[in-house]
Amino acid sequence: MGFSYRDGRLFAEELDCEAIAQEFGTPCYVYSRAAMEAALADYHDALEGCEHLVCYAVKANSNIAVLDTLARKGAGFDIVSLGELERVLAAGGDPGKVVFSGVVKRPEEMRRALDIGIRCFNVESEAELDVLQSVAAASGKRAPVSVRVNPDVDAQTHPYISTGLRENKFGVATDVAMDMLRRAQTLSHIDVVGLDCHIGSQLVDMAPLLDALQQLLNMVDTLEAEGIRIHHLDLGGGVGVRYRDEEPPAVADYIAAVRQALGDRDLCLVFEPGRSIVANAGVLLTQVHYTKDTDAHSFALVDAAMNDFIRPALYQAWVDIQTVAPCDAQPRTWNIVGPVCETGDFLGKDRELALAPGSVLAVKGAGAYGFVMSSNYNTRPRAAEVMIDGNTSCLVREREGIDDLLRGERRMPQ
Ligand SMILES: Cc1ncc(COP(=O)(O)O)c(C=O)c1O
Ligand SMILES: N[C@@H](CCCC[NH3+])C(=O)O
Repeated sequence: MGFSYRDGRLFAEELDCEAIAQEFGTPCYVYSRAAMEAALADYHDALEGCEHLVCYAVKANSNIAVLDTLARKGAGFDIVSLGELERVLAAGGDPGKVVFSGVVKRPEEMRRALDIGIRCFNVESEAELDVLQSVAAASGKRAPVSVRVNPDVDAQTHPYISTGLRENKFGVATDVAMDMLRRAQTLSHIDVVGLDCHIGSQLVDMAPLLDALQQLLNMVDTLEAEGIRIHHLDLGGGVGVRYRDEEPPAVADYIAAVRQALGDRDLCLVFEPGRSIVANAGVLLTQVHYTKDTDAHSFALVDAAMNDFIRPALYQAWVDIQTVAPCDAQPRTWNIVGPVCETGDFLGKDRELALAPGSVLAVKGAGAYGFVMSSNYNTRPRAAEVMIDGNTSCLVREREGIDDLLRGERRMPQ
């Protein structure tokens, strides 16, 4: 849903992507509103009849139009910074549906989150719990708390985005979490409400997720026996997506397995999906400016670079790249590279494509961890973002200009 080919031309919902590129310029991120709504609905549908909250992980794509789209469909939000919190509020999100993750929450971030009344702080260390208690006491508020458990399971994903192993910085070991919860129960300005874990992103195997869940359920049962009632279980991010030939579990299957494991326990289920909501609801459009043949490779030199989309350079991630319209040229094998002065600046290697200077390419699966990870490296302006709804397009973030690039800098006075 969202992006489809008609007679060899790529459409974003009802609009032709080549025309979108002409209107808004390249590089340009294009999002399908219907595709992200449908992906969120997969979670809501699978959770029907069970108390739940789907907190979209803002870090995956934090454009206000994206947050607004999801908030209107009942999403809550998983945030990791004050900036993300302010984005949620600017987008009209409900603070009562916000969970706050992250290993370094600063006191001022806690204070603001307490003031507006977020749903829960996912506390990741004993030291953080103590700071939260004192910030809450000073504000005359009680902080709702969940402890993030590090279950030491191998999520079988890229090591940079695996978060539930003992050696990772995230959460606390199960025994530490138990002690923290017992202590939290005695603190004057803390309310224990949940347990959470997030073992990593782009998960294509359900087994580690269910392994972690079982550990959480064992903890819930032990705590219950001690008179400490856990109200919600937050299982962190969502399932992985298909970029090439991966076979991630369907959302419905994953949630059915979770519900089965839950049995008749009276727990609210919270999920924090990011990638599976927005990855395939977005593409990055880029234009070929030049082609160049060397002894080793044929290069298609495009106007998007690692500063616009860093996943290939950072994780050696493979993403599909296609032309948005037929081209008369003979298909050849191309390395698709950008203008940044690094050999690591590539979007894709060894791609069989019929293209020529002027061709517009679509980098697929770019809706998640795309624009949000972009930078101004090489003093390049960040790309425009466009949201499509049926046959309507809306520029939801302007392309940066030279003023944006120089903002806040100054020369020393002598
Ligand atoms: C705490 C937390 N929750 C949720 C997510 C979203 O994960 P995903 O995009 O894989 O659904 C992340 C990112 O991995 C995360 O760090
Ligand atoms: N940025 C990563 C995902 C990070 C998940 C954050 N916990 C990616 O593009 O795959």
